[in-house]
Amino acid sequence: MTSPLSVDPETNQSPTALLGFLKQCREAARRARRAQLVSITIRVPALDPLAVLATIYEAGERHFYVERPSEDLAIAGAEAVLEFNASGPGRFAAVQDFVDQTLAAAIVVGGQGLPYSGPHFFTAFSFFNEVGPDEPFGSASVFVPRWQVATRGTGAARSTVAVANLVLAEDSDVEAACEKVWRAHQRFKGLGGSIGSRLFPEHFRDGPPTSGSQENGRSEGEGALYVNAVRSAVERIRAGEFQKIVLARAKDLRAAEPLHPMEALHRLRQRFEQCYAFSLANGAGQSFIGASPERLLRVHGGLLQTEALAGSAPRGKTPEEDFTLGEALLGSEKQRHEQRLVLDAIVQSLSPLGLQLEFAQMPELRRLDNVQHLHTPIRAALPVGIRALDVLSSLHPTPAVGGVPQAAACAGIRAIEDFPRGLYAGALGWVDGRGNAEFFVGLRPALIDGESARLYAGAGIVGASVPEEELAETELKFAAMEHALFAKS
Ligand SMILES: C=C(O[C@H]1C=CC=C(C(=O)O)[C@@H]1O)C(=O)O
Repeated sequence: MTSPLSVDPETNQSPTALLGFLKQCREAARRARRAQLVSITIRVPALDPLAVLATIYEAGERHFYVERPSEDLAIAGAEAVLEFNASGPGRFAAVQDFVDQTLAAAIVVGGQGLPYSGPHFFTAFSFFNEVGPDEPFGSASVFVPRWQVATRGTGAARSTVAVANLVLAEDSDVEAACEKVWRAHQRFKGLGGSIGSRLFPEHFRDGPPTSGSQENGRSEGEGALYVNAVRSAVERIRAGEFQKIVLARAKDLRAAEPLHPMEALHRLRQRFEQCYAFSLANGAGQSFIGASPERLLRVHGGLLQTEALAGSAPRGKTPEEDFTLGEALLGSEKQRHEQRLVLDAIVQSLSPLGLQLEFAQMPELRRLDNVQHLHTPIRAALPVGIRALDVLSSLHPTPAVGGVPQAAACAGIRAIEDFPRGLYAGALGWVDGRGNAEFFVGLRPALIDGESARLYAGAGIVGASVPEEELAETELKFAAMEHALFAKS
């Protein structure tokens, strides 16, 4: 899919060169008798992708953003030039087909060897294979953005790339397309000295109150209902219906004025450096944002990384208390069982793909600002012919968000939870044109719609679970997003 054309946007930066290149692309579309995705990457001065997104943010515009500060990576893109939706059990394969077909008719230039160059397919899979007709996000959606900006690394090793994508058909007006792309690239290059490169103003750091929050009706007595649900799940586990089930809660909040997801994301990325701060906007006014601790998979250069993350404890207020809580988590039979079920299920689901998984027998602690988890990193070389979406399709949903056995637990979730999960505990991320991919689990999120926010939090339930402790765990998880949205101390 790399361009056979000679234009290098790094060295050939003039409107005339660009126009000549786009004319060649249109010729290619005529020869192939099908539209071509044209993707042009250039290196630009340092930018902050979230600041770029915030600069141009409009609630009704489609976008995707993900950032993991501890790994110095961030990517954002907006407006769809191509999109595709699928549903049902074949949704992963259908998305892969869409990616393959798009890349078979793609002309990709610039940014050779740079991280995040070329088109990225921003993708989201809901928790269940199907979603209801009125839900804001489908069960599988993928889009190629009109523009994309990404950074990797820090200091002198930091690189920022901007990508412009467009679709050229046999009869496209290349002059108009050229003007648009040229303007967009000039804008990104010029953003270096202005808002796009600047970190957010300091006053967001500690967050003055933006507006009050108020719980909507459905939350009334909802905590008590959750305790009952956990109690009955424990009974069903003891009766042998399943071994583990992850039960979630939804909490509806309302602000006095429209919520600003970008500010909340800025707070989340500052507080949860090890998490994936993320936002997916559907282009119809709703966005799904959060700071997720859980990587579902990363594929880079043929190497797969995934992890088993489960079991939770609060952080201590003093070093001694924190240490004691961490040791108790590592030593707890109940928590170890909860996490081991996740590890075993990952091993079981990936073995048929021929992967030789490498992992330690003992879990580690993953310490976040508000909670700590048990965590086992897993690595494997991907066999030839196995791609990221094949792995994703085998992995999702892991028992960190579903349960064991998967089918019985998922049926239990449908029967017990009284709200649609949508993208909560789903898989969000991207694949690129070189087979690289990164997906995280849609955890600790909020669905934002104007003044309204629906927060989601869940906990893994096993036979030894104590319902009141699971309730406390979900409260702790909710509090982080509530603070990010409403800046309550
Ligand atoms: C299902 C959630 O977290 C999962 C990930 C880590 C720890 C978990 C736990 O301890 O229950 C959950 O399995 C959630 O935050 O909604």
